Amino acid sequence: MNAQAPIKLIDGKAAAARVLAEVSAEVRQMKAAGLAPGLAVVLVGQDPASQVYVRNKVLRAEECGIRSLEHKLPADTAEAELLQLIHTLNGDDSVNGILVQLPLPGHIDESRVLQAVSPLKDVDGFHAENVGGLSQGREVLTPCTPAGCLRLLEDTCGDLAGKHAVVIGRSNIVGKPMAALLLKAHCTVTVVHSKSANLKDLCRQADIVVAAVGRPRLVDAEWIKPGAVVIDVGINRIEEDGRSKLVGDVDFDSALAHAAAITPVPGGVGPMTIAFLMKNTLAAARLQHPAQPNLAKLPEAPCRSIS
Ligand SMILES: Nc1nc2c(c(=O)[nH]1)N[C@@H](CN(C=O)c1ccc(C(=O)N[C@@H](CCC(=O)O)C(=O)O)cc1)CN2
Repeated sequence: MNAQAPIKLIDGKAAAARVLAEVSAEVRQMKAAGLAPGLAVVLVGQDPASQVYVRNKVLRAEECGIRSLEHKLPADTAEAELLQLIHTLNGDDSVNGILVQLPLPGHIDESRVLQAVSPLKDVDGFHAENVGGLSQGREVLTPCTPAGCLRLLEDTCGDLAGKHAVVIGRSNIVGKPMAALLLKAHCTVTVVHSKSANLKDLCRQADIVVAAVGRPRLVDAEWIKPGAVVIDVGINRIEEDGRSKLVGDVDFDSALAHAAAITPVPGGVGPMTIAFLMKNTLAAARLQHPAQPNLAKLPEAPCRSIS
């Protein structure tokens, strides 16, 4: 990418459709080899956004031919009851992937719940075994949003080696695994966050900016080096001009002035999160059947190792 190239909108919906087509083809091969992959989705409570995400996950799974089992629990579910459900799903051979939708109600210890999911069925890549594995270079299940962002970057830029990537945000779901994946792709990686000094100046040095901080329109043209590629992970609902709208962490209209390519919100990273959940479900099924020769011949899982 250079500063003279026309601005390119990174179409996350189209990219996700391509990933889902890959998944559908792999599911057909898997079924022919005797394995019908299954995904269990657990939702506790009635958070409206979570209900939409869970519904979309189940729909996408069905479209790809993955069996989905939805477990909807009331908001006052005791932690012990949720842990018992996860224990049951861990032991159910027809379930290859387990996803617990976040956030959980406040009375439940999120970390304890995520640790209860078998690392081999952890399609979110949130278990400490997988988190540690990602930073150590072992083949592990990788969080869906960063995996989706990496695919968008590779599709847009090709080889990422040597590029300076700035990740804004240090969450366990996006910022930290994103940094690990960009290191694996041989980028120079800087992670900045709310306590960083000179946030804007650091960001202005980046060839690649990944914004995942949860602050509506924080990043504008002044933060972006001309020719940089911008990935906006933020999904913030705001009231503006008397109506509710979704905006990212990047001020899209302003950043367009400098960016070579940029993801919109909605329609950028979000659809890739769900597409990579489907990829991870197949990767988990393969991990659980290492001795199945027909499955071993299938295309590579999206597990990534770091060197
Ligand atoms: N267990 C998990 N919980 C949560 C995750 C996760 O990866 N695993 N990530 C987010 C929510 N999320 C998936 O669960 C998610 C967020 C947004 C989208 C999406 O497609 N967004 C659309 C806009 C949707 C809208 O209109 O509200 C877009 O950006 O185009 C998909 C998945 C937190 N919890």
